[in-house]
Amino acid sequence: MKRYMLALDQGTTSTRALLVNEQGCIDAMEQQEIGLQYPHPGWVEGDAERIWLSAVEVIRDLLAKANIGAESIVGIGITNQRETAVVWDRATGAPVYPAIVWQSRQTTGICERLKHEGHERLIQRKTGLKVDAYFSGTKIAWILDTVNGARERAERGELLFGTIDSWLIWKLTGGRVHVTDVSNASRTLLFNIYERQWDQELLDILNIPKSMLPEVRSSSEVYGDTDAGLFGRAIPIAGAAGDQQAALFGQGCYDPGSVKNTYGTGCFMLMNTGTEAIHSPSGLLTTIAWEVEGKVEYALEGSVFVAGAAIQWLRDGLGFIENAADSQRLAEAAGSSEGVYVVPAFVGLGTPYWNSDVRGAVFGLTRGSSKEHFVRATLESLAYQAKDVLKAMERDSGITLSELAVDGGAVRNDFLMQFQSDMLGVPVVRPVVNESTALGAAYLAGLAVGYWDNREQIRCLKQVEREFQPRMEAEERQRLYAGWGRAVKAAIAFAE
Ligand SMILES: Nc1ncnc2c1ncn2[C@@H]1O[C@H](COP(=O)(O)OP(=O)(O)O)[C@@H](O)[C@H]1O
Ligand SMILES: O=P(O)(O)OC[C@H](O)CO
Repeated sequence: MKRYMLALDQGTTSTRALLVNEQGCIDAMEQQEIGLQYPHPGWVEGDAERIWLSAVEVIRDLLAKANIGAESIVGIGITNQRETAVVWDRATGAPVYPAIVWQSRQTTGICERLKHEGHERLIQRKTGLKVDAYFSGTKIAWILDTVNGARERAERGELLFGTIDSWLIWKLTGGRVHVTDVSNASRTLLFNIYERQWDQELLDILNIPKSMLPEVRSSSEVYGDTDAGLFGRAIPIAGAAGDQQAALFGQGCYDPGSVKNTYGTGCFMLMNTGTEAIHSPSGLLTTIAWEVEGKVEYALEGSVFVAGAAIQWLRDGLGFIENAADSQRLAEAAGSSEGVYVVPAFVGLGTPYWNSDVRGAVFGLTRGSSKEHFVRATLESLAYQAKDVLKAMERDSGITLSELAVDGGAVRNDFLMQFQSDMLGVPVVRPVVNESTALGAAYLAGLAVGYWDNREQIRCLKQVEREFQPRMEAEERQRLYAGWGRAVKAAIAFAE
């Protein structure tokens, strides 16, 4: 009987289950799209129950598709959209409010208060994060403040909080196990990344009862078994990590200085900094990469809130393309963006600007500007945002990038990858298996159950599909990038 690791990848726009074999190849995959709600400008919410049901359904569908039973699964590795906050009733399992998605801005007011009260430096020093609505802490506080009776129920120990990993593990184990891993905990604004524990001072500042929080565990260990009724037989849940950290692991970025960039809903560039947590003066985040075999390793991260989401907007909001893949054809047909810049700051800007107030903007339109120019400029904005992040990363780490490992849904776009290489002036390396996030989750869980022996063995599994070499003249690169700089500056000025 062939035996697999199962990766469960719960992303912002979809839930996927994948069968990963010993060679690090994906033998089968099932996916379900997840809808989001935008109840007010800048707010982004999801249905936590729907997320849970999608997870069960994709696993069941995957087993059926591969015509195997749960006994063929050695273990499950979970990876997830990070920061998204779910608060639920410990007794009934019912969420008290929709999942507040990482992109959502409804807690900007709480963040302003924290800054006004002078907590910014303390929070940054302990958590490595910025005071921004992006992270879970203010989302939990907002739910407790907003939902009728929630604070009293939380104080009585009746409510639990979890990021999506924690929510899914709790549901998969039939409510028996309430845990999260260090990489997810490090995105909450409540976790001291140096002492590796929930921080009482931060909990007091945000007025969040500690009893709501999950136990923090390593990224690679058996947390518990799935409820036997779910898949016909109990399966060990053997690893968990936030999706960006999992992608770093899946790309084999184990050496300090190695970098990957994931182009999904947002765009997240992480550099492994080994056992050293590097503080960033340039607006990067210091975060926990993972804890494996008793060792915690750190990463520097640049977070871009809107990347592939801008392509979805071209499709669903503007109707300029029928599907995401179309964007490549239109961008190539345009030949150049002809001076058009799209700044997709729909929910503010993350690294390195950290500005919640700025909103999307378009510059440089002429009577001759067409849909093709618009689409091309939107794709180019992903590459410009990645360059903003990389510049900050090179400054803070003192390391000059020699190549960029990429993954995520939007890297299928050859135009984008070529433009990215042109903009950075380094090769962009696309792996054969683009699902680095899922691979990372499978590898973390697989190490815990002995499916793989060590990281060296895993690193050897990676294969390159294509390298994009820079072709653009330096002068042209500088001219285009300078235009982007002016566009962002003007968008920020408009919001002031
Ligand atoms: N060919 C393409 N060109 C540009 N963007 C694409 C392409 N294919 C997918 N995308 C974008 O990639 C995103 C999906 O990537 P994925 O890694 O699945 O995201 P997530 O994990 O955030 O849900 C979507 O936002 C979609 O618009
Ligand atoms: O859903 P993704 O892949 O865009 O990832 C979301 C991030 O984890 C948010 O921090």
